[in-house]
Amino acid sequence: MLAKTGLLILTQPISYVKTLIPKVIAEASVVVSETLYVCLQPALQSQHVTHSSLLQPLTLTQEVESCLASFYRSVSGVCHTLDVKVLLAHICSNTAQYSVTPYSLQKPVSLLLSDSLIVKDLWQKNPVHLTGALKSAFSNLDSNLDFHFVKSSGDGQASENFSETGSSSEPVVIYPNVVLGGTFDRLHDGHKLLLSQSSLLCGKKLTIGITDGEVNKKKLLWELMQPYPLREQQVVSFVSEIKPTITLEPVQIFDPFGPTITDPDLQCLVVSQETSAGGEAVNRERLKVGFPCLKMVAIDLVDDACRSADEEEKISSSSLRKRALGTLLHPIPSRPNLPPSPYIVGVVGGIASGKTRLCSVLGSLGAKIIDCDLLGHRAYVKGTDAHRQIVEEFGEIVVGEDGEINRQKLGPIVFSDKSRLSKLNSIVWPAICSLAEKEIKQTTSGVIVLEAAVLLEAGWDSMVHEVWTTFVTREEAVKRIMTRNGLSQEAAEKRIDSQLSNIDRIQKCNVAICTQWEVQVTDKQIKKAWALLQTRIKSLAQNKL
Ligand SMILES: CC(=O)SCCNC(=O)CCNC(=O)[C@H](O)C(C)(C)COP(=O)(O)OP(=O)(O)OC[C@H]1O[C@@H](n2cnc3c(N)ncnc32)[C@H](O)[C@@H]1OP(=O)(O)O
Repeated sequence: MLAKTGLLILTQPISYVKTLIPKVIAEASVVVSETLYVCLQPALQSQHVTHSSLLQPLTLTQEVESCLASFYRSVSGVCHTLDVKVLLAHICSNTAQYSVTPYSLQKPVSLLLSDSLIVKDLWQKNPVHLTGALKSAFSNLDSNLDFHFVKSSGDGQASENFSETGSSSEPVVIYPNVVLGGTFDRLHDGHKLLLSQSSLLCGKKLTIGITDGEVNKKKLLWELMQPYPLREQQVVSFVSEIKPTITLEPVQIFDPFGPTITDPDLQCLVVSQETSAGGEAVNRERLKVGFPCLKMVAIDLVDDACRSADEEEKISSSSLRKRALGTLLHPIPSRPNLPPSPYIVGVVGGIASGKTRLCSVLGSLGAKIIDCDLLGHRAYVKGTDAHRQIVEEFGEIVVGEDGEINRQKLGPIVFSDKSRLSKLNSIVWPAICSLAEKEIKQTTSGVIVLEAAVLLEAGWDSMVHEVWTTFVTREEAVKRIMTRNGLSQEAAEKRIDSQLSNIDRIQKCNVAICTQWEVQVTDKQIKKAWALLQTRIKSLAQNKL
């Protein structure tokens, strides 16, 4: 029994559940493959369960907060692929005022999981009746709902010593207006904990600042960051599922402060340990304009159990972006004009971004490389039509003593004037294209790599199945061009500016390889990209794409 989505109702005392979370997630991940909604219902343990009492309120205590944190901390170590969402709308400071608000679950739930013998018994006696009752509390339950009894939490016998006592059972203060901020790129368990904790503390309106623009460009591999609308949609969709009872206000922010220094009605700011200094700066700014200080709540960071030696200890979007290098960033377009074999990969990249390294490693892995730069040399040798047109357009000044086009003379002319560059392109690209097509026709199987720096600008993407790009930061490219080509900084920047920007190129490419670091790091990305490519080619052959 493997369900895509499960709803787990845990009925043991919270202090006991907390000790079992890794085991419970491990058990759930055997029967649920994608999404696991978790609903904490300790009240079901002690009282007689009827269908109308299936969603009971739970008082928000420190114990509950820490249990919530344990869920998100445990997931990455146990099963990082499982999307866990702990439901929070029934957790409140005053349970007497609670009225049932059903959860609108976005994924259809096909498996109910519980540690309760009572729920198990209700299921065995009349599953249709129980499903009907659950539907008043949770939308989107599959009509073929199945049941799994969670053994790892032991159904109460071992939990007798775990009644909620002491200071951790004190209720936690809830604030009407809570605010938090972040980049929220590739929503991970650290984000989910921050958003969940903020939602728990929020009684009415949750303001979520989501960074965009220049402030994001300071981040590692910012070019791979998800676009703002997607990041906002992921945040809103997560919070509205776990706590549908609060109003959400996502705000696009272009500095670290956002609405915290313009909205006097905010009361509580939730930060991660890393950003607590930023929280103090917020309060200094609020005092300057006469706003009351925000109560600051700092959340511990979530460790990344999947990290490699060179990655940060905490789960971070930067590590996730680094892991995205070499993987498929954008789906492969359909190319009915191309036969499935040979499979053609276009390689593009800004000047000095490491295309040559990428192609030489791909060559060593078995790809046939067609270097369009070399074809370009052949396209305008003396006697060709392109040679004649270039001389007509640019004059004898670009012709060397041997009668060939002198690239060192032609380069500075075209790279400092876009209209002249496009004139050259209009002469040379058709000639290179027909030479490339001839080379492609000579191969009938395997992988062909068409290395063409400006393939996208030339509109040659229809000639290839997918496009890969290399990239480095602008500063690194300038440094490399100055060293490699002996050009001044100004000339180097002109060459960079005559091409697409990294971000434009990455958005149009299927795979990105960053050659910023040591060669071993580049090679690792290329080998990963090659292995994933083989899988895609296999699926294409089996008509699965
Ligand atoms: C569609 C394609 O990608 S075909 C392959 C690219 N070739 C062309 O577009 C043909 C036109 N270009 C040329 O003839 C030559 O590049 C010249 C004459 C302009 C300059 O020659 P050179 O001084 O020898 O420089 P070189 O050819 O090494 O190019 C330097 C950089 O300019 C870039 N470049 C080349 N052609 C172009 C172009 N048409 N537009 C913008 N940038 C270009 C490349 O990124 C290259 O970087 P790289 O060496 O890291 O790959």
